Amino acid sequence: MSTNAPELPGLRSSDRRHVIAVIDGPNVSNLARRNKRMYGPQVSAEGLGEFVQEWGARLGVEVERFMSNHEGEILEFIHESGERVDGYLVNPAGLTTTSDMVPFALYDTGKPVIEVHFANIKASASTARGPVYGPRESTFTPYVAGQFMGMREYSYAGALLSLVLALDDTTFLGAPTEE
Ligand SMILES: O=C1C[C@@](O)(C(=O)O)C[C@@H](O)[C@@H]1O
Repeated sequence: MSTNAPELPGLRSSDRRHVIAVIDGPNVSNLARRNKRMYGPQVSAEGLGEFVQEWGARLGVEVERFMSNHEGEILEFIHESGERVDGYLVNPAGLTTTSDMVPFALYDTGKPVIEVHFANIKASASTARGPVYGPRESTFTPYVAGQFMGMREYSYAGALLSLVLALDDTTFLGAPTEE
């Protein structure tokens, strides 16, 4: 997958190579050992990284994946990437209900952010796609452009596709920024 050409011809309205950062928070590094119903039987942190890179290549965009178990490192990545990145996907994972700093840092970049979860974090533990520990209230949701959840790793694919199409759209997220 070394070509710059989108592998899904006809899908996009632009050939701009947007730079999309994909941030995975605490515990995603341990994905292979987490609950199989929530995360899927074969998923791993490395496999997830390859999956998002492949989708980036198919769509003709750059995917920069950043994974950390440390909130401060995630903050520093956001601070240093804000100017070169066109948009973010974030799975806050272990920071979903506790972080103020990370959603604020993402907000401060002024770039569109899509929140992503494997599980449907609003569903009860007894439902198929709900978190095993019950519904969660995300501190990220009020600050993001959109959210994809409940579709395991396909939440990332849906979020990436939708962000790229929206950035291509000059009447929407791709509108020229005012000086
Ligand atoms: O670590 C995670 C993973 C998660 O963000 C998900 O991807 O479904 C859901 C969170 O509630 C949880 O703490």
